[in-house]
Formats: sequence, C-alpha cells, structure tokens
Amino acid sequence: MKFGVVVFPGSNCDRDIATVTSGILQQPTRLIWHSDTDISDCDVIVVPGGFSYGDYLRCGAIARFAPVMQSLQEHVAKGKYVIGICNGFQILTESGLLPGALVRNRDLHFICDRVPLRVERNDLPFTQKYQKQQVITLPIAHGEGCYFADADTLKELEDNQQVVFRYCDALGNVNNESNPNGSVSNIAGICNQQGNVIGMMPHPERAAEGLLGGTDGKPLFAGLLEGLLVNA
Ligand SMILES: N[C@@H](CCC(=O)O)C(=O)O
Repeated sequence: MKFGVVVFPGSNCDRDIATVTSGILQQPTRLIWHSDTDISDCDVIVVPGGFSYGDYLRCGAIARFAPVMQSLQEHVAKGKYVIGICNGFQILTESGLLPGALVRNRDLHFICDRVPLRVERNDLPFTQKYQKQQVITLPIAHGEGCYFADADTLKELEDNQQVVFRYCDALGNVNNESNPNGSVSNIAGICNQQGNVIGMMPHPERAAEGLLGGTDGKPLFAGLLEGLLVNA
C-alpha cells in the first residue's frame, strides 16, 4: 500500500509520518510537494501537522488553495483514504472535506501536552485496532485546536456517529475539566459520513514507538494498513 504525505511550506510533521509509514509499517511512502497534482499512485494521503504558510490568516486557510488540494478532493471522491493530523485537520475543515472549524484554544494559549482520549467508534479502519470507549494517550500541540460546529452540524455529526475521538480524563469521563482546548462536546477527531476521511488534533505519529514515550498512536496506522490490505 502506498502512502503519500503532503508537504506545504511550513509543514513540520511530514517526516515523522513518513518515518511511521515507511519505517514502522514498511510501506512505500512518497512526500508530495503542495504544487504536485498527480497523486493517483497513492492509496492513502496523510495531511500532516505544522504551520502551513505560516498559519497566516487562519490555520489551513491558505493551504486549502494549494494545487494538490483539488487532487485530494478527487482522491476522496474515489473512496480512497485521507487522514489529517493537527494542521492537516485544520486544512481538511478549511477545504470542506470535513465539517466544522478549528478556532483559537479556549485559553488563547498554545498547548503542548499529552492527553487522554476516548475512542468513540472502532468500526473504521483507522480505529479497528482499538476497543470501543478505550482510553488512549496522545500528544497535542496546537494554538487553534478548539473544534467548533454549529448546533445543526453537531447534531448531524452525533446522529451519524462521525465523532471518532473525544478528550476525556484517565477514566474516560468526558467533561469540561477533561477538555484541554474548549472543543465543542470535547471533540478531538471526526470523520466524514463515508468514513474514508478522518481529521484529528492529537498526533498519533508522535506516539508510535516506545522511544517517543508512548505507542498508543501506532494501532491507528496499523489498523488502517490492515483495513486496506483486507479490501485490496
Ligand atoms: N498550526 C497548528 C499546530 C501545529 C501542528 O499541526 O502541529 C496550530 O497552532 O494550531
């Protein structure tokens, strides 16, 4: 299975992702410069974290106009997989591939921490290696990670079970105290209705090997790969 990792000016997690997909998963991986438009050779596209275009205007607001984004829309329409992490999630909401928006954190500070998350569904390739309601710990690092959606969009997300991860405490309780950035309904990650696009603020690639202090992110990539191989 071939992974493609989009690189914008200012991306800074592209090589971390490639280290996981080519090193740990042992899959061919290509870095895709933002001006490339032919991504047809890739099965999965990862839109990585960072500060695309310096986060000017609003995180992800400029990246959505990059030439590669049109090809990404076509990739999604074919039912192929996309995962957006942190700035990648911001870019996916800005480009309309996922609903809602990421706005300034509740306390207006950049947060860099490790936080517990509750896995809300495990019927997606991305989450099939977790238990439903499992509490995992992943790093977060963002200034604009507060997920917002209006009441109608939120209802649609909940009704369609599109919430994939929620911020919680160590016991899995979801409340205001266990919400690091003020996200509505403690939402840390969502998917589209078809389930082939996922966006999340936490960084699974930074918790994919023991040396990094945690491995809770590894099942996400391993599950995705397994799901692709089963359906190949
Ligand atoms: N651009 C993001 C965070 C960086 C990242 O993607 O890791 C923000 O400050 O909200």
